[in-house]
Amino acid sequence: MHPEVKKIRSILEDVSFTSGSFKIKRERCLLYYRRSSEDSVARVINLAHPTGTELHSLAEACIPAPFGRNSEEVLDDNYRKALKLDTFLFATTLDLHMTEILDQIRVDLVEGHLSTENRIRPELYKLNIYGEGSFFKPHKDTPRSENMFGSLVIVFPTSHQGGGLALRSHGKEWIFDVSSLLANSTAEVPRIAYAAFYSDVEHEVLPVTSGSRVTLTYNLYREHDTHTQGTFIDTGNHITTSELKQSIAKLIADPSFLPRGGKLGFGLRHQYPLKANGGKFEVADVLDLLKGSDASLYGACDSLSLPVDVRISYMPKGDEKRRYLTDSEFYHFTLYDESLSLWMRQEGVESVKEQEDWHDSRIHNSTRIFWVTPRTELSRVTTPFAYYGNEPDLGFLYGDICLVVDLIREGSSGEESEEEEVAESSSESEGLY
Ligand SMILES: O=C(O)CCC(=O)C(=O)O
Ligand SMILES: [Fe+2]
Repeated sequence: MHPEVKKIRSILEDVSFTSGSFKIKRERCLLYYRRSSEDSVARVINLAHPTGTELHSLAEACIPAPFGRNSEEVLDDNYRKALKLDTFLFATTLDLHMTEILDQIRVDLVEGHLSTENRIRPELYKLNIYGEGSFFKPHKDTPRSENMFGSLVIVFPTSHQGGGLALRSHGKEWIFDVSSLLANSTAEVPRIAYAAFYSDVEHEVLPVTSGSRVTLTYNLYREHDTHTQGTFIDTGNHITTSELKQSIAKLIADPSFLPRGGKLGFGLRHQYPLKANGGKFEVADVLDLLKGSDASLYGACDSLSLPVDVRISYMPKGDEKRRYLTDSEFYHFTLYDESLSLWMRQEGVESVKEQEDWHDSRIHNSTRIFWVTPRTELSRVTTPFAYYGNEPDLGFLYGDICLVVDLIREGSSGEESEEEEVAESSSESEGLY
């Protein structure tokens, strides 16, 4: 593998969550709550150092917490055993905007180069109590709109054991071990812990073995700032962007890399809640939603003035050997011909030359693509198309959103010799997928 490709891949092995703990003033841990909307008197509890009786009466105001299964709210204590209080029943003196949490999230999770055009809006979602024996089995949080990018959990220092939060993404696992992070919290100098993660990260609350784990959860939205001018702020991720920029620049400056030119493909590493299955969307809108390493990658290409296209790489069902790169205009389509390939050719859809494609005389418009980072199914879209074979049927195309950069080499005719194709395409580990 080309050393710069190796480097780019390792830079993009990114973290999908951020966590920490910090000291907080006691008066910022107050919670006012009532038992029902008819209640006209609120109680108060200080979550920095509550007594058992106070916690018990807070728990009495709560009800069992459901979870989402498909589009339904379900109560099932084999899957989630916890209590909840809805936001209309409580108020907290904790003001997130006065803590370092949102800044940390901006640095770690939001953007490669953070422009002030984007703001994070935390929306308080629930108060939860995980008492002894409580847990929440692995799940992903439901994105509530296209600009929701993640979730935030705040854990108060109420004494408890167990209740770690396990986060899993890209085959790795992290444990956010709250009870040890909060071990040195005292009534005089309380601490709170937090973890924020992307919506596509699977997570699980491990069983609480004693005590009560009290949390506030927030949905995190990215909002457009219409007030300030877009200047760039330096963040930790900026380092990633500049390292990537250097590696990509070296890669394309190396004449032995794709000597006849072609396309550089970058698979995305995060999910984006596009209205993909049925709704209309412009694929290019993804650019406004990019997060973490995907944003760094785009930022690096953009700062090298490389034209970046957002494309969908399709692998037609039952036609696995062939792949097509399409742009956003292609999204709504109906297929009236018996042959998908023929239709694609007529529409001028670009086919990517991979594996056996070059033997297929039906495909005229082929291009070689080098996957610098492999395609992933994380940003998969499913497109139905009307298919007329022996009988009318509905077919599906499965496509993965990716970023594509044209690499034009001087003196390249655009035609590759067959030998070269065979050599390149037989080496999957080299990045040609
Ligand atoms: O309490 C936690 O650490 C996570 C809770 C959670 O996953 C949820 O409320 O969806
Ligand atoms: Fe969750």
